[in-house]
Amino acid sequence: MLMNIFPSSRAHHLCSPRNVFLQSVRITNPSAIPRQPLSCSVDLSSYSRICNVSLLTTRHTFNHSNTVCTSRISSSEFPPLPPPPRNVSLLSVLPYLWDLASKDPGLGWRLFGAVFLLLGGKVAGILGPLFLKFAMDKLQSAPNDLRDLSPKLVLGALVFSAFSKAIGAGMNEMRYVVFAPLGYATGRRVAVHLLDHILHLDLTFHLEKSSGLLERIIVRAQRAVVHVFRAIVFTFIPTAVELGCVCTLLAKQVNITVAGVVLVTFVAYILWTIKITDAAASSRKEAIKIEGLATGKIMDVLLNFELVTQSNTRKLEVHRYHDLLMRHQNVILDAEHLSATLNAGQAFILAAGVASVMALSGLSVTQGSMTIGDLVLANGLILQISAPLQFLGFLYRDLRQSLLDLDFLFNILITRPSVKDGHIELQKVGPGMKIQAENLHFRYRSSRKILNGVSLTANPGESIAIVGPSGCGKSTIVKLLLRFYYPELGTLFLDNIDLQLLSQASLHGAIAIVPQDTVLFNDTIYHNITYSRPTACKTEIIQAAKQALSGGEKQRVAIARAFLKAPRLLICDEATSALDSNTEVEVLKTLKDLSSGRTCIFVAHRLSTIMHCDKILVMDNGSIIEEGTHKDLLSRGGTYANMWSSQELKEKREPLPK
Ligand SMILES: Nc1ncnc2c1ncn2[C@@H]1O[C@H](COP(=O)(O)OP(=O)(O)OP(=O)(O)O)[C@@H](O)[C@H]1O
Repeated sequence: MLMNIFPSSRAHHLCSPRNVFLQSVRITNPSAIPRQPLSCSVDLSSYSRICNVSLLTTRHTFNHSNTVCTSRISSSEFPPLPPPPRNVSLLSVLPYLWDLASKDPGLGWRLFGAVFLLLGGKVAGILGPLFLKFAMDKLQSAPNDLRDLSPKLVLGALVFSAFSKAIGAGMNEMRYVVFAPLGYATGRRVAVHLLDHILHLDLTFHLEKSSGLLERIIVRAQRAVVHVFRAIVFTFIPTAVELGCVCTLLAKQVNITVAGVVLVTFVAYILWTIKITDAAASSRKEAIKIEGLATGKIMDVLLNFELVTQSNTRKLEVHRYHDLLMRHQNVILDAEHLSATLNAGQAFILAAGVASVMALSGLSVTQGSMTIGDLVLANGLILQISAPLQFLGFLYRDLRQSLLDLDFLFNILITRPSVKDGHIELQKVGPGMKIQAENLHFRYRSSRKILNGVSLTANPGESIAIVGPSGCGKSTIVKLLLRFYYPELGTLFLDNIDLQLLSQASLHGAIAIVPQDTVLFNDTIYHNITYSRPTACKTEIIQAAKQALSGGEKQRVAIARAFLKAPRLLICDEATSALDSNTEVEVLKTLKDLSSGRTCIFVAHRLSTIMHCDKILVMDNGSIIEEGTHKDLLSRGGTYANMWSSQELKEKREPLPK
């Protein structure tokens, strides 16, 4: 059964028994699911995205340094990556990749096997024309001196020459087979370490980088490793060596002019390829950019179908999409023209080279300074070496992109989280947590102070509420508590331990959050609930769901997650502010059950939802200006009392749960 659990009114149709629907109800309304955090967010990091109202726009600067990647999953299964090189020049990247692949446990030998097969294939390729020359020379000289002719030798040479291409091709294919598992394993290792590293970076990093960008970096880094091997280790270097061998052979066996012509031909071929490929690169880059815009346009229009229909902008949207496709067509055609120019030019250069070599050789044969065998050798070698060059343009383009992808990879691998992990384990289970904040000062950017000397205490099992106008710093206190940032000044203590000394895993394991907008994965409700404790058994999950899922809003999933986690500290950040009054009353009842025996922090605008808290802190402009119970604060007649009376007037408040 597939059901859409949003909006809330539809949620009541979720039928019992709950354990049936839990596992089958899939989140099917993509617009209801926040787009950014889907890929790899976890409970707290998802929360962090939700709480953030503005994004940092400053660019993160990376410092290259020779530090080893601090991935935490390093083990015999995932051996650590070598230290990233200082830059992405070929001289730096090659030793890195060699180190990476050759040290792969169990598969490193494949690199040496592949190189051996590659060399074997090249040698077989060069030997073919040499044997043919030998046979030709023997045959040419036979009529003059029949006693010299050995049929077995000539036949053997001809047969080997015929098979040498096949032997070379066979070794080449074997090389792919031998290298492929290592290539994939190395790419996988890089991707796994990279994802793990990214997941351990701090919130500031994640706010600066879009999830889409990070996803592309991971996927492309995985491919780049294989591509660089394919381009450099298996094509460029062997071809350069082969070209050197061929020219030397021609200079020695045939004559130096022919060798020179071959060299000039291939240098011209390579220069032409690089020049035109570079020229086409900007068109292809532009095409990829427009492709992204066109895809984004389709997604936007489909996801916002209702708005598009209501606004009667269907025609406009279709025209906008068409304009993008038109732009795409124009730039892609430019790239195609350049590609055709490249291919035609390559064929012309090669043909001119072969023709020159043949003409020179033919002339030399007629003049008696070269044998027919020499001519056959020159022809065979030029054809032998031109084969890998056919892919040069494609591989060069690939290589450029791969080096760029590796640059992104290295820059991320050397990025260190600005918030350091502590070593003391916070008790995960047990009674409510004690929280003390002393004189907290904080700013996101240097210009504006967000917290200005905040001090608060919540004793184990107490519920405190933080209220105040938008932007006064309520959620920022929560973010400091979760260690997403360091305070500029002041200290936070949990269970009398300085927060900076606590391990983040234990800290996050002891806290559950019910935010205003719960992040849901595109999966069943059952799996969405297990997210707070993936090791929970089915009975526990169903029990948590029963405790939480009577209404059906997204908050219910967050509450079920919290029940399952059984946290020592519960944080409700505007948990009910988006709900209608009836549902709010229902959700508040469940939250009351959930908060029993735990320390709770409620961040809220609607005072009616927090009036029963043990302590209410009223904030303004980064400071706590009033503190007390609801009754105390009303009797004081200050800011809280004013807020209360204006909300009472505005909302015509409904009765609250006792
Ligand atoms: N990551 C960030 N980078 C820069 N500024 C930020 C960031 N997150 C929040 N701010 C700013 O800090 C100020 C306090 O934000 P905070 O979220 O703590 O306010 P709040 O009191 O919880 O507001 P609201 O009730 O609207 O959620 C706001 O002006 C906000 O724009």
